Amino acid sequence: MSGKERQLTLRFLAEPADVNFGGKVHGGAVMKWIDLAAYACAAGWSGKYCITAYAGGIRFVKPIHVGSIVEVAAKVIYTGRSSMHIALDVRAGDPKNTKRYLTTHCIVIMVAVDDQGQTTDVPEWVPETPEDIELRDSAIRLMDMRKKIGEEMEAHIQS
Ligand SMILES: CC(=O)SCCNC(=O)CCNC(=O)[C@H](O)C(C)(C)COP(=O)(O)OP(=O)(O)OC[C@H]1O[C@@H](n2cnc3c(N)ncnc32)[C@H](O)[C@@H]1OP(=O)(O)O
Repeated sequence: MSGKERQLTLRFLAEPADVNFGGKVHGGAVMKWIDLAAYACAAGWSGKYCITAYAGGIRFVKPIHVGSIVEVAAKVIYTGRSSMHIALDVRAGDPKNTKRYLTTHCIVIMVAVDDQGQTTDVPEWVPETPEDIELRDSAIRLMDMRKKIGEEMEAHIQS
């Protein structure tokens, strides 16, 4: 059966090409990894091709050093008709031991599209544990807050 895999973790090493002049991983590289993990998670849940509609709440907590093992964990925390809200945590650490620290956290909203590029339905994710119910409720609260931010951002958009 395709789809319905709620979470996944990408694991790889931070390479020299990912690093800025200060010896730490570029924020843009971290954002690319987040987008890749969000896509893989959304495709795994929906069994469909997905596109990024929104990325927000990104917080760079700690830097990542070259040679670190990086783990990008992604999980579905809310589903709408065609959208999947994905919570992502990036952790890193020395590959010679199992200790990892949180480097980045954010929420990405992916939307499933059909072969014509039209948005299409995704399977509903129903939270069961108290922790998952809280994550779902938080995703709903964030949707309301985003509407207000969107209205405020209108002043900064020139078409
Ligand atoms: C592979 C890639 O990652 S592509 C690279 C980056 N991404 C892109 O280029 C995407 C560009 N954007 C788009 O194509 C369009 O804005 C789309 C397809 C994401 C949404 O198009 P819309 O006309 O708004 O579609 P529609 O009104 O059907 O909304 C679809 C869903 O997206 C959600 N959505 C749309 N825009 C946003 C947004 N800015 N923030 C959060 N959610 C959004 C809607 O709430 C809706 O969710 P639901 O179906 O679960 O209720």
